Amino acid sequence: MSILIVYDSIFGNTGQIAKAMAEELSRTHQTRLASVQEARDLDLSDVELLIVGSPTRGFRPTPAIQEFACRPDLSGRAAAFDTRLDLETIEPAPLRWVIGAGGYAAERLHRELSEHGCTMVGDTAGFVVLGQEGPLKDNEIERAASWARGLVDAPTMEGRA
Ligand SMILES: Cc1cc2nc3c(=O)[nH]c(=O)nc-3n(C[C@H](O)[C@H](O)[C@H](O)COP(=O)(O)O)c2cc1C
Repeated sequence: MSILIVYDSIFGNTGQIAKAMAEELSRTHQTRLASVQEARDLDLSDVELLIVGSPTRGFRPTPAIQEFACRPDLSGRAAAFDTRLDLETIEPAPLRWVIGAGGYAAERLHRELSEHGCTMVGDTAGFVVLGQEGPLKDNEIERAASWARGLVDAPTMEGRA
């Protein structure tokens, strides 16, 4: 299977997650990793599984990733992930409610990719950072590798009961 992982990252955490996924998947599949800037010029026609990730900023993906998710040449299987703050640690509590209720980048990305020609596989994933600039919470790298591995054989969302 030909896999492409495209990510944006301001402070490097989403990049670390994307790299961990690429390392895991490249053991068994032809896998490319590209920043959203690098992905602009890539031909996507041979991509069989597209994984797209963004930091959550203001409840949504970065503008560059949102632009990528609207490319007219998207098709095939795809999945979305994000990085986000640890809800449990946000103070005061009303702010925690606002951030939780506002939603996350992966959900929006999932919708955009689906509306622009992709067949979505698996569930979205959110990986937690301990502060705005990171670091990643313990075990998020391992969880990312495991989530990515699960996408390879995951049913499409349409095929689920
Ligand atoms: C301007 C700004 C807005 C943010 N908005 C949210 C948000 O709405 N929800 C959330 O969970 N985290 C939010 N965060 C935290 C980011 O998700 C965090 O900085 C990001 O996951 C780090 O990823 P990166 O290192 O790849 O840039 C925000 C951070 C910044 C700087």
